[in-house]
Parts: sequence; C-alpha cells; structure tokens
Amino acid sequence: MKRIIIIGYMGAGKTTVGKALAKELGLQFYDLDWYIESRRHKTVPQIFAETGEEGFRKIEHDMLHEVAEFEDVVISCGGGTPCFFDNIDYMNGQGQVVYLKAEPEVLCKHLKMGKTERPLLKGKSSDELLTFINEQLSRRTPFYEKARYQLDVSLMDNYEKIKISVSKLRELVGI
Ligand SMILES: Nc1ncnc2c1ncn2[C@@H]1O[C@H](COP(=O)(O)OP(=O)(O)O)[C@@H](O)[C@H]1O
Ligand SMILES: O=C(O)C1=C[C@@H](OP(=O)(O)O)[C@@H](O)[C@H](O)C1
Ligand SMILES: [Mg+2]
Repeated sequence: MKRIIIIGYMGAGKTTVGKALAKELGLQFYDLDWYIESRRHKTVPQIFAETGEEGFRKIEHDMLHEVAEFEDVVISCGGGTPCFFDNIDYMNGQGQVVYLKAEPEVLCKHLKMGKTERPLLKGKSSDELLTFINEQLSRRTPFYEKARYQLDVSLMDNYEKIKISVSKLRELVGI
C-alpha cells in the first residue's frame, strides 16, 4: 500500500507535482484543498470569509483525517496543513511525507504566476509578499522539517523540470 503526502509552503508546487506524480505511478490523486471544496461545496476563499482561518483549520484537520485513510494515493496538502494541531505527526504516522522546499524568491514567482486564490496573500504588493513569505516560512519551517523526506525544487524551476521533480521524488521515496 502506497500513501505519499506532500507538504510545503504555498507556491512550492505541491498540487502540480503531486498530480504529476500520481499520474506517473497510476495512483489516485487528492489535493486536500480540492477535497475540502468538494466535500463542503464551497471554495477555500469562501470558507475563510465565512469562518475565518480558525474555522478553515478545523475543517482542514477533519478532511485530512478522511483523505489520509485512503490507500494507494498521493495527497497534496495546503501550505498550512502541517502547522496546526498534531497534523504533521498524524501524517508521519499515515504515510511517506515529503517536504517540497523552495527559496522564497521561487515561491514568490510561482505565486504571482498562478491563478489560485490564496486568502492569506490577498492584496499584497510584490515587496509585501516577499516579506510575508520570509516571515511565515521561518515560523513554519520547523513543522515542514518534520517530514521524513525533503526535496528542494528551487533549481527545478520550470515546467519541463516538473518531470525531473517527479523522478527525483520517486527516487527519494523509493517508489
Ligand atoms: N517547478 C515549477 N516550475 C514552474 N512553475 C511551477 C513549478 N511548480 C509549480 N509551478 C507553478 O506555480 C504555481 C503554484 O503551484 P501549485 O502546484 O499550485 O503550488 P502549491 O500547491 O504548493 O501552492 C502554479 O501556477 C504552478 O503551475
Ligand atoms: O499556506 C496556507 O496557509 C494555505 C495554503 C493553501 O494551499 P496551497 O499551499 O496549495 O496554496 C490553502 O490551503 C489555503 O489558502 C491556506
Ligand atoms: Mg496547492
């Protein structure tokens, strides 16, 4: 039974790489944010607007316990998932957890390119975004570093190289 769980900061490429990895391995792919949206019939920004971050974190915790029971899956979490409750310890007990790591500048670049709406970053200028990432990343790193595996994707920073990220990830996890 395979269960690979991908964590890391917003913009690291968890959703993108997780999906590509699942496809290559013929495993089912779950993105925790998408799962929450389909179970709650609401978007992540709507949930934040209606229940605040605190409400979102409770839902995220409960939904994590649903998806992390599924077998033969790749699960991509949200950037904050490992940093609340005992989520990271739970994930480590459930599967092979990989921290997708990237430099703040790379995260910033990805976040500006993507279309996904992220309530925590809304309305920030370029400078504010980089400052925010630096601060929040240093608070979150101790949680991310509890992952069993780490893969730095800073040097794999273009679409062709997503394939390389996937094969390095496979090598790392031994799958
Ligand atoms: N290795 C990469 N090279 C270039 N762009 C990437 C790479 N990984 C992700 N992206 C882009 O960065 C944005 C954020 O990726 P996403 O997978 O949503 O990150 P996360 O789920 O970690 O927040 C997306 O627009 C995605 O296409
Ligand atoms: O880092 C965070 O706290 C969040 C990351 C998002 O997921 P991605 O990391 O996939 O963007 C999403 O769960 C929500 O907007 C909160
Ligand atoms: Mg994502």
